[in-house]
Amino acid sequence: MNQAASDPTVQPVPASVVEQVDAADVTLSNPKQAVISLGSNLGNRLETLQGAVDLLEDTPGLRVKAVSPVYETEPWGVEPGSQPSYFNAVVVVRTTLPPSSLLERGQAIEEAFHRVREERWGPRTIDVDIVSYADVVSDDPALTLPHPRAHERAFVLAPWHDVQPEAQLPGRGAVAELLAGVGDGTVHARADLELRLPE
Ligand SMILES: Nc1ncnc2c1ncn2[C@@H]1O[C@H](COP(=O)(O)OP(=O)(O)OP(=O)(O)O)[C@@H](O)[C@H]1O
Ligand SMILES: Nc1nc2c(c(=O)[nH]1)N=C(CO)CN2
Repeated sequence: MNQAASDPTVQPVPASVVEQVDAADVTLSNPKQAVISLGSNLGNRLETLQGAVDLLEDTPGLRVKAVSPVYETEPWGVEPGSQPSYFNAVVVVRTTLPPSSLLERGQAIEEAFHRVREERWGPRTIDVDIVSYADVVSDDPALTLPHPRAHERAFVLAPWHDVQPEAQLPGRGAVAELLAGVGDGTVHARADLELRLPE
């Protein structure tokens, strides 16, 4: 029975609040897939990437489902030879965190590795980018989804393709086709190195 109808002192819950609570319930009970790109070109690059994978797995409401091979990649977006090469990898997770909380967690992980922001695309101990979050498309500058440059980055597409050959980048198309478009000449798999999927 409708309580408000029987008890005039109980105010009805506004529809907008009901909508918000319902949306939160759906998020909590319905984990979403997110794809995260990790990159490092300063310090012990492999150890840092592994540390980031471990911190992701330690995140409440997040499970790491797949960790890609490690790629050594030419720095993208800067003068050739001006920076050390990167190690890159992609991690596929399932999470009940909303996109904004996932971004915050990524930024906290960057801070844990003392990432310093100096110049655009400058060298860094660790970069944690949200490549995609379910099929969400958003042009919010604080969190653009999918990542606005993912479709043109072999260092994202190649490792992602390894773990999910059928993957689609929302609004951009098949990862396999995007990778074929950009080519894989600037990235090479380091078969001698491996990131562990946390136990
Ligand atoms: N999908 C996304 N993933 C991570 N950060 C994002 C995303 N979309 C927007 N941002 C915003 O971009 C800002 C700058 O991020 P960051 O310093 O990591 O850029 P960058 O790694 O140097 O360059 P790029 O964005 O080209 O990878 C962040 O503070 C964040 O708010
Ligand atoms: N190879 C490579 N190049 C980059 C990378 C990266 O992770 N790998 N990250 C950047 C800023 O996100 C800029 N350039």
